[in-house]
Amino acid sequence: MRLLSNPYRRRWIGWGLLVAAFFLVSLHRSSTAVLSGELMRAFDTTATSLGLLHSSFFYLYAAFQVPAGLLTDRYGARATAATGTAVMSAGAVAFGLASTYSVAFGGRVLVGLGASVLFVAALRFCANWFRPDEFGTMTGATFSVGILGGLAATTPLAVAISRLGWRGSMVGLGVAGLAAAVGILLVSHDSPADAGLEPIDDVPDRPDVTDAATLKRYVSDAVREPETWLLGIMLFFMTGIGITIFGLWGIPYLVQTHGISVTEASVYLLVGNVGGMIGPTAFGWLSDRWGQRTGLIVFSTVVFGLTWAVFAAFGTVPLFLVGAIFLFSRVLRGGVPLAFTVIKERHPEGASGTVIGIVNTMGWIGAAVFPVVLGAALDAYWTGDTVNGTRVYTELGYRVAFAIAAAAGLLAAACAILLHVRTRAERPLETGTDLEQPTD
Ligand SMILES: C[C@H](NC(=O)[C@@H](N)CCCCN)C(=O)O
Repeated sequence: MRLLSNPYRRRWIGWGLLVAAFFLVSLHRSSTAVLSGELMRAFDTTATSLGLLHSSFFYLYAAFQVPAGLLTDRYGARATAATGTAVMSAGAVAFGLASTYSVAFGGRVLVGLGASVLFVAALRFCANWFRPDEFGTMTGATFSVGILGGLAATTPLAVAISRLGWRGSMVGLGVAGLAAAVGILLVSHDSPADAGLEPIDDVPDRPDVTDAATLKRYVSDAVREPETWLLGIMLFFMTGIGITIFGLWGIPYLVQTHGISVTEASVYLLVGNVGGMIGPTAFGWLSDRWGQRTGLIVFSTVVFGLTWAVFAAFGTVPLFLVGAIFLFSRVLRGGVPLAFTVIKERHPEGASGTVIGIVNTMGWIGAAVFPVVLGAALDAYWTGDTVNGTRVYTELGYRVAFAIAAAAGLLAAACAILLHVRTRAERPLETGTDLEQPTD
């Protein structure tokens, strides 16, 4: 019981439940790769209908980031996250029990809708329970849990499917999610005061919820600020390219240019994802210690652009280097999630969810756009070769795709540098505790 009545311990339990739900979001989001064979058999789907089942999640997720932010600021992180987790989990149960493609599709739509609120709600919770100079660390740690969820959608999910079947696994995830929703409702209160607890030292008193008229003003303030667009455009390139290479074209590139198996290729992506888990938390922590946000973002975008420039320049990079580059570049890219910290700190606390949702939308639009752009580049250099009906792309095609990724990194770096210059001019940061803007 003392665990729940001590605000310093309670905040970790509240955050733990929210990120457990966010872990499930990431797992569901990436699950179709492992489920694809089972789904084709169960519903006799074509590649197009399977693709629709997969991509609908991303479109819904992107489209609902702004409503998710508004709901979180208007009704609080607890109510929004508990409802979202319950909807996501009910969708997973419906998906697992579906007897037709339409029911499965409906279930997946619910999963995407419910999932869309959790990242924003988890960060809104952190804004009310953690000090401003802890928020960078919490942003990074929340992001890292997202990567872990993506990892769980690979071998662990495949093992679960082999033991429980795909339907049993989906229903199991749904039941786990429903339990998390109940936990969030009971424990993840909007603020220490909302939970009836003493305030936490140096955590300014926050508004738990914001009225609709004030929120409207916050939205118009945010969209009129150039910094919102700089952060959003940067995330458009970074999230878009990252998801496209690590979620789609990375494996075919390694298989087709190095002649290795899919299983072997997936190890290199796994190594990259381990880096992706370490980087955001480490950079968030450093950022809080050094009182530095935008400089670290610049560093990460430059590393990102250079990484893809190496692949564009050399095409077939030796495998040991591929592993090392994937690992280190993902660690060093860990400054990018600080974009959410920066946007939160530029606006009143009552707008945290809304402004985080606005910039996150642009990141996920990138995730919808870049698979098509890089796919078109590969198709343009395709020479007609196929193996077992699958197109085999040329090394030149991959180099052009990586050159596009490098150019995207360059543009992201330009946004980050501009942001850095503008923010330094308006407000130099001296200490880690001097990061807060006045609250509403
Ligand atoms: C912005 C946030 N993204 C993350 O937290 C990433 N860690 C997820 C990466 C997913 C890759 N499978 C979000 O999910 O909104």
